[in-house]
Amino acid sequence: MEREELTKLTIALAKGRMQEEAQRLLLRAGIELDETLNGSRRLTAYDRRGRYRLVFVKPADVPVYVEHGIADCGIVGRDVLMEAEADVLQPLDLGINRCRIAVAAKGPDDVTRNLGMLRVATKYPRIAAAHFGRRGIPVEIIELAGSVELAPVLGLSDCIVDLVETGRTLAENGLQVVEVIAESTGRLVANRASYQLKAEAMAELIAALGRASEREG
Ligand SMILES: Nc1ncnc2c1ncn2[C@@H]1O[C@H](COP(=O)(O)OP(=O)(O)OP(=O)(O)O)[C@@H](O)[C@H]1O
Ligand SMILES: O=P(O)(O)OC[C@H]1O[C@H](OP(=O)(O)OP(=O)(O)O)[C@H](O)[C@@H]1O
Repeated sequence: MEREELTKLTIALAKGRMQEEAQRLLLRAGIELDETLNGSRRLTAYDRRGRYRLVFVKPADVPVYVEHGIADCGIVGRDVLMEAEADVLQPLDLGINRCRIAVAAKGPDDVTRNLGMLRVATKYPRIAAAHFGRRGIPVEIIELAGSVELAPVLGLSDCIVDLVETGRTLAENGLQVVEVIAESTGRLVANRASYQLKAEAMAELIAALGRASEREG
C-alpha cells in the first residue's frame, strides 16, 4: 500500500531546541522516525510504520500549519502559542521544555520605579504588551530576534520579557527575574476540523503521547 494511504496524521514539529525532546517522546510513544533522517536536510519524514508524516518547521510556524489544517497536529511551546494567539486545540501538555516567561531587569526598581514609558525588549511583543497592559504600565516594545538579555545591559531597554530555564543567561549578564508571567511547556496542538474528522487517529496519538509523557515526568 502507498504511504499516503496508510498515513493517518500529519504532525508539525518545532525545529531547534524542542526537536530532540519531542522526537524522544515520539519514540517512547512508539513513533519511530526513519533513521535516514539523521543528519539530513529533509523537512518531511514518515514514521517507520508509515502511520504519521512529520514536517519540521520553525517554532512560530507550527501554529500556522496547524491552524490552516496543513498539519493535523503539532508539537510546540506554550510561549509560541500565547504569542501567536492561534485558533488551535491544546489536547495535551507534554511536559517537555519546561521554562518560564518572565520580566527581567538589572533590578526590580528598573521596572517598578520607572516613571515614563517603560522600554521592554522581547521576542514576544504580544505577551509583553498584554502583561504590562494588565498592569496599566505604558510601554514601548522593542522587538528583537534573540540574545534579548543584551538589551538592558547595553541600555537599549529598561527590562526584557524572555524565557528563563536555569536562570544562567540572566545571572551571567547581571539580570534577575522581576516577575513571572507564565509557565511554558511543550504542547500537543490540534487542528479543530482534524480533531473531529480524524477523531480515532487523534485519540490514539493523544493516548500514546500521554502515556509516554507520564513515564518521562
Ligand atoms: N532555555 C530553554 N529551556 C527550555 N525550553 C526552552 C528554552 N528556550 C526555549 N525553549 C522552548 O523551546 C522552544 C524552541 O526554542 P528555540 O530556541 O529553538 O526557538 P526560537 O529561538 O524561537 O527559534 P528560531 O530562532 O529558530 O525561530 C521555545 O519556543 C520554548 O518553548
Ligand atoms: O535560563 P537559561 O537556562 O539560561 O535559558 C534561557 C535562555 O534560553 C533561551 O535562549 P536561546 O539559547 O534559545 O537563545 P536566543 O536568546 O538567541 O533565542 C532563552 O531565550 C534565554 O535566553
